[in-house]
Amino acid sequence: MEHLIGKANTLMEALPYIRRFSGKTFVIKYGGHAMADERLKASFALDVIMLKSLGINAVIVHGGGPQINQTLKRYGIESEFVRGMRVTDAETMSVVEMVLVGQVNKEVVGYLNHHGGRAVGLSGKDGTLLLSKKLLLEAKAEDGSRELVDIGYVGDVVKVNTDLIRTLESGKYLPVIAPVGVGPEGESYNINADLVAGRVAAALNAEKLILLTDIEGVKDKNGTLLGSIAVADMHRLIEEEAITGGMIPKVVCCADALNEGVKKAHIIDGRVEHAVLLEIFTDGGIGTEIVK
Ligand SMILES: Nc1ncnc2c1ncn2[C@@H]1O[C@H](COP(=O)(O)OP(=O)(O)O)[C@@H](O)[C@H]1O
Ligand SMILES: CC(=O)N[C@@H](CCC(=O)OP(=O)(O)O)C(=O)O
Repeated sequence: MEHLIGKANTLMEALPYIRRFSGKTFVIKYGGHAMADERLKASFALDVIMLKSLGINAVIVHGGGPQINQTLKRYGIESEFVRGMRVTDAETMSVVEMVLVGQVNKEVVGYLNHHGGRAVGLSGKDGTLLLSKKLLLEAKAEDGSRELVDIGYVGDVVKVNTDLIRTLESGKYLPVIAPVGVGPEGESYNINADLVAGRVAAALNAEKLILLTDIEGVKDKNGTLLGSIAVADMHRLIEEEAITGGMIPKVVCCADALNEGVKKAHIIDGRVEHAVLLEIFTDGGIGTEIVK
């Protein structure tokens, strides 16, 4: 914690934030890269438990892209991405569900509880938490026109069962959500975890959406970190291909969440110890804020 104490406000200075945020909901997307080592896992767990103890309703949505890659590789299954989304056939879908729900979700719940939390792991199928539908991805065709691309069992969230989340919260439990959705026929969908976090934040009318990733924040073409980006500039940065790959769903879901009433959206570096507390309890925060 020395690292944090050096940079953060004293407890007295943090009091206004604590008063402002107590009782509010923060949705935190915990990316697969931010789970890189034991030190980071412990620091994340302590941050989240601290938020809960201050009366903040933290809801965790985790990723697990690198963990899925590892398992697919072991099985000799190739995988490709379009605009940051994994093309998911039936075989890939079963590996995705096994890794996200069976492995990563239980691991995250395990270390949150080991550090004193009351985490409960859920996939989008539990209590139909994430009712979903197939996502058709808008992408640029070779001739420059826009086309809708079918990338298999990749979904978008249609409805979030907020009652289930509120019920857990009222019992002081901490929901930890794996980004696997369920369709009307009971079929599974692989959903980008940033997208799930944005939809969950909007459904809960959250105060903050925080995406933890593996880079300092959003950068421009020269590699300069942008402290904030307006939604209009974000579209330009995507057009100019300054924002590419996995950063596209992040910025887009932040913008969508803001449009749907979430108060603030941040993309921060999950490789930094206590990144969550640094964002919330320091005046300037860290990383990139997406603003309307
Ligand atoms: N403009 C940009 N600023 C920062 N990172 C970017 C940008 N455009 C693309 N990226 C890439 O997006 C990556 C983060 O997306 P991704 O790997 O999907 O993260 P996560 O696993 O945390 O969801 C960064 O590591 C970086 O390589
Ligand atoms: C459709 C899609 O791309 N789903 C993601 C789900 C996991 C995820 O989003 O994990 P990170 O946040 O760690 O990248 C995937 O298959 O990798």
